[in-house]
Amino acid sequence: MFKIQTLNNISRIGLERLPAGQYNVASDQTDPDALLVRSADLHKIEIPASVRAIGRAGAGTNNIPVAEMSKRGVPVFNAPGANANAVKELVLAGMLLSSRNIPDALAFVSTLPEHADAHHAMEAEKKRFVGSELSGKTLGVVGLGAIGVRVANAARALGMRVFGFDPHMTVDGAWQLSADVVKAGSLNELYAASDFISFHVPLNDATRGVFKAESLQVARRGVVLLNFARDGIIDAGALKAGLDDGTIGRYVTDFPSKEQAVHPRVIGLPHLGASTAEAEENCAVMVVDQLRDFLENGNVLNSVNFPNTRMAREGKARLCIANQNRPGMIGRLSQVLGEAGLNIAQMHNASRGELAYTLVDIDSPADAAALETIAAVEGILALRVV
Ligand SMILES: NC(=O)c1ccc[n+]([C@@H]2O[C@H](COP(=O)([O-])OP(=O)(O)OC[C@H]3O[C@@H](n4cnc5c(N)ncnc54)[C@H](O)[C@@H]3O)[C@@H](O)[C@H]2O)c1
Ligand SMILES: O=C(O)[C@H](O)COP(=O)(O)O
Repeated sequence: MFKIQTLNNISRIGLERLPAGQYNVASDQTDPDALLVRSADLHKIEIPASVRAIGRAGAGTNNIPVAEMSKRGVPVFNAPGANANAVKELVLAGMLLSSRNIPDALAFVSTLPEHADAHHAMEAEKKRFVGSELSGKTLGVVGLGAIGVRVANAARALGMRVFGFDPHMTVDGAWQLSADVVKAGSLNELYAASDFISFHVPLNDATRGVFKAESLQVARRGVVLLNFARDGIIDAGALKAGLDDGTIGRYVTDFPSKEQAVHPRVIGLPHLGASTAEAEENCAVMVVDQLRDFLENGNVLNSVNFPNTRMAREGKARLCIANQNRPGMIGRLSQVLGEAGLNIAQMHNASRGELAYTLVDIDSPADAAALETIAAVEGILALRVV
């Protein structure tokens, strides 16, 4: 029986893919085999030594100590693209909320009961909320991954000019991107050209503060910034200065700080990007299936720290070995298996950065002594038999 600990609400439809006789799923577990999370901050808790895998029902993994898990030989899975459409739709809403002054107009409408003639008040006051159209405006998209590509294409369909910047864009992403999207040579080129700038990058050391004080010097006056990526992508000091002096016309964010939440130029949402029934289900289904295949077969798909590794089952048992990626490991493993009298039916090895992962199907079950010897090989980070 595998024990799965959930640290956030995970869509029931995803959890139903874990058969009750084989999986015990609960928010409270002792020695869980795997953790299933959304935005729970795992940096703040001690991850039990029993944990063999972590599943993130979503895209961002900055809430998970991925480097530490790699050292423990624990894969972290996410659900790439599974909530991208939901975020795209909210970004479009964010552009419309700001361009048509919708939050201010809604606030005014909520005061109508105070007016003797509500109809007259409405017609008299509507000039305060005159907006502008998206068609013909320029959107800059920073990060052209699952979300950024969809946002860029949707903006093109609305008649916007679109600039994109992503030095690490994948070939698949490029195939999906509208040919009309202009490749920006630099962030500053994108900032200088854009009426709206939307950020769709993961939060890491390279992207923290990607919009900063110097960016204000090149940005168009009144630019609308949209942050549905993470708090920290936009430098807080630069943001405040830009909002206060009007360089930034509006800041539409899924991650408002207390101070930003009450700023008149900020439109804040409570991290709703992926909060649709469809996205929650897509993410849960994808990550649960990946977690199951790892726990039951050792296969790896869509891990952020392990290489994709898949092998059809053969033999009597399978060894799943995470090890340091250095010369001589496979030779040493084969030697130890041979000395333990274990014949290799088939084997698959793949590496990613400093980590390597090996699946070995063996013709006879390995006893405890053999497993202990294998696990003791220098450079082995984790060993499981499935
Ligand atoms: N608001 C929400 O609810 C919500 C939902 C999903 C994702 N997100 C956030 O959005 C981020 C992006 O999600 P995604 O699904 O598009 O991920 P993704 O991995 O498909 O795309 C990220 C893109 O950013 C690019 N990138 C990385 N570093 C860059 C840099 N320095 N400059 C420019 N581009 C860079 C990558 O090449 C990649 O194409 C996630 O990491 C997460 O933090 C938020
Ligand atoms: O990175 C993500 O997928 C989003 O930020 C969604 O987070 P959530 O699953 O907590 O809504």
